[in-house]
Amino acid sequence: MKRARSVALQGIYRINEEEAYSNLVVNKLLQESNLDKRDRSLATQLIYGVTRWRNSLDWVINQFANRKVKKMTPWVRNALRLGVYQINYLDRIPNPVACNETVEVAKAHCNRGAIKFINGILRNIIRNLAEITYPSLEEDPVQYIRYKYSQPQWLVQRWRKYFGTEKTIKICQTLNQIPPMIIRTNTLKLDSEQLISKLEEEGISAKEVSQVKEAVNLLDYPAIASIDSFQAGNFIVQGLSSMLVAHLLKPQEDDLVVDLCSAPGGKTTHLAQVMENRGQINAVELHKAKVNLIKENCQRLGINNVEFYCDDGREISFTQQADKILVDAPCSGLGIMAKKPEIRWHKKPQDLKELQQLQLELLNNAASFLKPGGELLYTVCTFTFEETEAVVKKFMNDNPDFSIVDLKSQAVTYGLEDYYQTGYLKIVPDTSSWEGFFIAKLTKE
Ligand SMILES: C[S@@+](CC[C@H](N)C(=O)[O-])C[C@H]1O[C@@H](n2cnc3c(N)ncnc32)[C@H](O)[C@@H]1O
Repeated sequence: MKRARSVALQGIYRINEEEAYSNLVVNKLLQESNLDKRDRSLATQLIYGVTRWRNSLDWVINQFANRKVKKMTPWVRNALRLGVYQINYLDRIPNPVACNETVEVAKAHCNRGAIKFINGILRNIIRNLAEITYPSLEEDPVQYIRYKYSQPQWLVQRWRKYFGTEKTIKICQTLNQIPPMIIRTNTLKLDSEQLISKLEEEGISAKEVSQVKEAVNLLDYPAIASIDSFQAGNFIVQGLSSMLVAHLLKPQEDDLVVDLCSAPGGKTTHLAQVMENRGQINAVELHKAKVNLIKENCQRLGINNVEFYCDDGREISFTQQADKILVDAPCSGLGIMAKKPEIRWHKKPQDLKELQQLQLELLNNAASFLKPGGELLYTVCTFTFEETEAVVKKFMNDNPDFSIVDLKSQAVTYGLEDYYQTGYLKIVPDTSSWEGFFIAKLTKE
């Protein structure tokens, strides 16, 4: 178990101090560390848990330390976060064990004085657990939500402005839940029922998801890449909201489709499934290494109607006009914070304007090679006004030959009526099954 905490401390340090991505850090550290199943699971839980609850942990530490978390050296503050997370959130770990083991792994990174400091604060917190208080909801709702639900102040302020206090708390609660592991069946090979049987034969329990027919929920599973069915191309990991995209764009079997922001290919491969591996998809991606991820996914899933383009979606042009275009643009990603908890700490309010500019440039370029009568789907896995409605409004102003295709009936089909807004779908993550997402469908007259 000591090695699990040592791996976790390194992961937490990289995410908090070097702005690394949680999923990449976890994958890399687990690959390098050779931990057994129990330790892998503990290290993963510690890394995601500390990342998710960072503000709440810092709030507690600040009540007991004579120096603010911000002023501590990076290894000290992250070791303290690791210790307090186990004490406050993991009932199965006895508090003295949480303290001793954290101090032990911190020794690799901290001097004797710092170790004494960490040990003293953790013991003090354990002795005074009942004394921990949070700001008052009535007197200062922003600070209460910020520290109780571990979100940055700017997000709490903006969510309260748009949604009010009650809904903001619901959003925070949803985004702090551990998300279910949802996979998409490769319907070119089998259906969900057959996939579930195959997984059961491999000792993995899984169940159907009522909202989307190809979605399956893995209940108890090892590392995804080690599952035989994964290697055989029977499924790909994909969230439920992302699965709406191919169904809403609905390409025909002989269509020419352009996916302008394709990597790692989750939606490209779904479009290929809907097209029965026929027609043609031009998959565009800016980064070369990421183009390889799309290729690997297509190969594994047995998809061969995709042409790959390593290019800038703001500039690329095609001689043949497309029937359908998907612009699944880079975005703030706030809707998928449950899966990637570090997003809340890494994204800043000033990023939104820049992202909006990029999203508009991608859409404007897409407009130039869409057939008259063709359809363009704009999607982002976030729910900020700047990246959703504002982008569509600005785009429509600049492109008067485009109109919105109403998604009301699709909203009803998927039980998403509450998230239907004047033509498009804006899924605010206030329930656990759908990630936060925005989808608008536009057509060229
Ligand atoms: C939201 S992700 C796409 C996810 C993908 N559609 C899927 O379902 O797997 C956005 C992608 O756009 C890429 N990207 C960023 N800027 C781009 C640009 N100017 N042109 C093309 N791709 C870009 C990013 O590298 C990233 O892979």
